[in-house]
Amino acid sequence: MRTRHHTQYHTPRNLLLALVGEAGELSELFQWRPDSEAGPGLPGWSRQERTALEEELADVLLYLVRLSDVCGCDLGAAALSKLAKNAAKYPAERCRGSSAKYTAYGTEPGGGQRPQGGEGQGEEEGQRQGGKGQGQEGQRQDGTGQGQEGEATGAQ
Ligand SMILES: Nc1ccn([C@H]2C[C@H](O)[C@@H](COP(=O)(O)OP(=O)(O)OP(=O)(O)O)O2)c(=O)n1
Repeated sequence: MRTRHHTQYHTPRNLLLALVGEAGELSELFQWRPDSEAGPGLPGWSRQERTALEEELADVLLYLVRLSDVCGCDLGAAALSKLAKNAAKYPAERCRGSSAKYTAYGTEPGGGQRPQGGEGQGEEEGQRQGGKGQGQEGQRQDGTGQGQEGEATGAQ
């Protein structure tokens, strides 16, 4: 990288855009495929397609690591910290088998200040958020704030 004098272009913004671009290239490998080829193990993918996948995954990883580096983040520490947070937000005994957002369990950071609601209300929320469309929307909305918090932690 240094020998290619590429570091001069490696600003946080450029690296973020490069990362998103490579994530797009990764997505293209899955785009329009039938469901039968989109499951674990990637049934039906050729050797050549698997190699292309590995290359795109590597590109995403390399830009992510580089972005983290130029931002002064300790990505390894941030990932470990996030794993610990995830474990607290998603206690296995409560969320096993469910894809509901953590807000459905009242385990959000800060001691669960958000009211869980009365009997049945929490369940209703969990069902809504665990549902396909609404659950994804919930993840986008809540994930934004949470992601920022995670990054701030990682940068310490
Ligand atoms: N200024 C640059 C240019 C490239 N790379 C590295 C990081 C990626 O791993 C890879 C990306 O190279 P390309 O932009 O050529 O993208 P692809 O490898 O995906 O090629 P293509 O877009 O033809 O599929 O090279 C880099 O660190 N800094």
